[in-house]
Amino acid sequence: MTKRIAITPGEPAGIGPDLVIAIAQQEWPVQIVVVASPSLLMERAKQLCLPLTLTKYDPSAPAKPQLAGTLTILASELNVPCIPGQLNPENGHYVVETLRLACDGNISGEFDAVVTGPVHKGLINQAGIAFSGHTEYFAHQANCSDVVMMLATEGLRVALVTTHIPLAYVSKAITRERLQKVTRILNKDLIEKFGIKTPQIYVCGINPHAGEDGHLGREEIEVVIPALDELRAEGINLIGPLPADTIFQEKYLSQADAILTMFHDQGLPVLKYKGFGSSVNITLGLPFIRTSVDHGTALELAGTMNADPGSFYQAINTAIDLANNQN
Ligand SMILES: NC(=O)C1=CN([C@@H]2O[C@H](COP(=O)(O)OP(=O)(O)OC[C@H]3O[C@@H](n4cnc5c(N)ncnc54)[C@H](O)[C@@H]3O)[C@@H](O)[C@H]2O)C=CC1
Ligand SMILES: NCC(=O)COP(=O)(O)O
Repeated sequence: MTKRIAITPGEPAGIGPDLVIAIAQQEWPVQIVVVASPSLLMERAKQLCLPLTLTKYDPSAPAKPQLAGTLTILASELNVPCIPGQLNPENGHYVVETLRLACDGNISGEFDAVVTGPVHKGLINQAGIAFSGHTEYFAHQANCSDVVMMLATEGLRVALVTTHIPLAYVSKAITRERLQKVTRILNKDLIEKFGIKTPQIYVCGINPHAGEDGHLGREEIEVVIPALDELRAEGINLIGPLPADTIFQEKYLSQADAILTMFHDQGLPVLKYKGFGSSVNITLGLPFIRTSVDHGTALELAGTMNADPGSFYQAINTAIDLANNQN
């Protein structure tokens, strides 16, 4: 049966709409349902001089592969007209509404996955909606207390114990319970979603030199090592904690199915240095498939034809693979 993938372009003033129009120039083996403002997409396509035909989404019609130059549209209207590159907090509610529609359709089983374009987290907060990221938003909507952010590029998967929180809160947020929940979700999804029989997970320390035996921080001794030992007793294959500054070398990477990092800017700069533009962000532990781009809104590139759609292709292709693997 043909799969149906929901796509949210994200911030209307950013490059999300451009990326959606770029990927619509080819045919797809799945139905692509874009949750967005039709006028936004048509205006941006005109600006980019790219052909685009929108067909209204009909949930009762069987899903059909998407033809080149077309998109299926689940309409959600902007609050105010959008000027590429210019943020307008009045459209914050529009952005979150597109996420809600896509999320609901995934929870109900109407869609087989959701692929998200970049949102501007600050703008959504300016609009009066507390929002730290799609990962946390979808977890909340799906009633999931624990999900895991993992980014992947050729030869490297990086998962995070904590996501969008200030650095000052990181140490307290890494409890034995959180670390164990994240590791179990990562291990389970590497097996079930990625077909790795016995995943080998390499784990970073929190402190420089993984704490240097307690001389540079005690979190490894008090939290990380006991948590990992208990997980090993459950049969999870873990190496570490290793110092984060030396873990990303071929000797370890060639053996690792994923590197578990403790906070956002411990793991993601390395991942993006290796594969910015061709990486995918995957939320593990949700009751549905969600993938995303590895970059942000790049406001200055909106409407210019200079946005690289590489990561967006990667996100859609990964979502299709994961949806097909579910059968
Ligand atoms: N998945 C999401 O929703 C994400 C959203 N963001 C949001 O994006 C906003 C801007 O964040 P920044 O840190 O400036 O990151 P950014 O990724 O938007 O831009 C960083 C640099 O990379 C370039 N760039 C980004 N994507 C590109 C593409 N596809 N093709 C060519 N060049 C590209 C930009 O022009 C800029 O020079 C923030 O509000 C942040 O919250 C950031 C990361 C992920
Ligand atoms: N740096 C990754 C990022 O910010 C993406 O977060 P999310 O919006 O996918 O939760």
